[in-house]
Amino acid sequence: MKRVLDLPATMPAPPVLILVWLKTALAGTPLSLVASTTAVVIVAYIAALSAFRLWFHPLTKYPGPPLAAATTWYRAYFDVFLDGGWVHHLEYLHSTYGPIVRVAPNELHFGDPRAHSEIYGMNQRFAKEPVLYTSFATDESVFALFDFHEAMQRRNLIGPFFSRKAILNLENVVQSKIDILVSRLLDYKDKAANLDLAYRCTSLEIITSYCFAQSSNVLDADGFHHDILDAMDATLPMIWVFKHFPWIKAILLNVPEWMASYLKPSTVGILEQRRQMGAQIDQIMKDPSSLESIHHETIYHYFLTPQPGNDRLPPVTREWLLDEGIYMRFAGSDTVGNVCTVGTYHLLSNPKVKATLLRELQEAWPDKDSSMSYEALEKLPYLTAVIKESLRMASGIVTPLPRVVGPTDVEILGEKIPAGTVVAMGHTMVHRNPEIFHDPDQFMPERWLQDDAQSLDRYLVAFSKGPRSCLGINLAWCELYLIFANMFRKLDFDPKELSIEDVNFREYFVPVIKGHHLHAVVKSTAA
Ligand code: HEM
Repeated sequence: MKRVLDLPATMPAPPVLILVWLKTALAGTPLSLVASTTAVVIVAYIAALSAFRLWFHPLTKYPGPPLAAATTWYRAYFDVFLDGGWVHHLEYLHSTYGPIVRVAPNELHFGDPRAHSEIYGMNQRFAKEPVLYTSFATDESVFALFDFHEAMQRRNLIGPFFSRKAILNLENVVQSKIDILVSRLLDYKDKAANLDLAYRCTSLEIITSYCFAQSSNVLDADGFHHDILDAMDATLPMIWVFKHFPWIKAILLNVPEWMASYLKPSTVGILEQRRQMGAQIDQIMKDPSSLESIHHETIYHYFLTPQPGNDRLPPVTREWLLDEGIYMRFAGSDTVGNVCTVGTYHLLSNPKVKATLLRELQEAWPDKDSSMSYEALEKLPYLTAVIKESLRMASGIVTPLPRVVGPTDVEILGEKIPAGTVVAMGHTMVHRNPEIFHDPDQFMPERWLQDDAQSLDRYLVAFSKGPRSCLGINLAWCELYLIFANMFRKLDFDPKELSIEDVNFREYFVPVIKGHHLHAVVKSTAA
């Protein structure tokens, strides 16, 4: 993996300088002199590095805040200290500095939607940027593999498990969890249900069942408050801590579990998830024939069954399966849950849109007690438009996905970008661009039904694009169709009060809605 271009080869890192200094100075020199001289060396090093980054770095010609060009602490301030505030700041940066902004010493962020396909398109083979992708503590998962070719091998291995054919085979798994959601929500006739948590519980339960043929029992939790969701909420902000302070990650992941839970109590839930998943993996690795007794296929069937063309893959390890499992749970739960919350909020805020959706559903599905297949729902144009508009407003993953340009220089927006540069473009910059999506703040499914609507599809980037785009996209679409259709065909919602706060998010790779959640009193639809 080519290292990110940053330090000039002639500039050794500060620990090396300090060691050299100590070696020569320690012999008989007073400690105070060693300390003060060391401090001077460090300050001089930082000053020299900043000067290099500001005036001599290959990205010097690109505009941006000088502090961002000098140090990654600029970004850290928004990630860690403003608690997931980077994406909100990007809009300001692009309005101030234009379509290409230098957002870190070695990173450019793009604000013009045309750049998206140039960075993430089918023909690009850029590696994922290691600093971010090692911050999830799932280093062995397909998601965290930086190397393009290694990731492609892994995707080939589990791709068939998420193919459209496989999803259609297991559609009943998805539907059965949505049936539970609908019946649980009908308990909320007199009090308001937390729909944000309800959706997250549903998508978590679906992914747990689909991938591992197990239940997380989250849909049974009182008020949809479950320890696993609390653990996920507590873990997500750690991405930024791990990214900017990797030594904290090294400590927490390498000390015994009891100490990690003492140092950071919020890790308890995640450690518990790893334990549960580990027990299933141990059982399967000890006795692979136990897979035969599982009532439907799981990811383990695909990992443990040799596939043609994948004989060069390293042997399957416990750590690999564990990282993959933990990541799948994150990837498959909050992403879908959040799109459902955002879509529901906007439907409830726009009675005309909701009425149009209900009319279409009633016509296509006159007897709501009968079953309705995913394939039939896909043919409904207004429902499809509602889902696309929900994906646009929610944006899927909101943190810009960083890639390392290489192996040669490339052109993006007509500019020659040197190999080794980190480049990214956040989905919100595409989805909120007024030249593509007029009145971007308005929830308008109709925009997806106009004559030129097909040209909009390429700007719907919630699942990203190209070879490293979402591996679970078929499952996600299936869930979204079944959830929106069942919820709005079978249930009526009285939200009492709606506030934009219900969908305001902080950004921890995925959007997380903090504070007040979307609530509604729920009853059955009349017919
Ligand atoms: C609305 C729902 C979803 C959205 C918006 C979404 C979005 C995305 C995006 C934008 C990426 C690219 C991440 C990156 O480049 O770092 C991604 C990757 C991925 N997603 Fe999803 N996702 C969704 C649901 C799911 C589901 C249900 C699964 C099933 C397990 C899943 C599994 C994955 C995996 C394994 C990757 C990594 C692919 C790779 O790195 O090559 N996603 N997703």
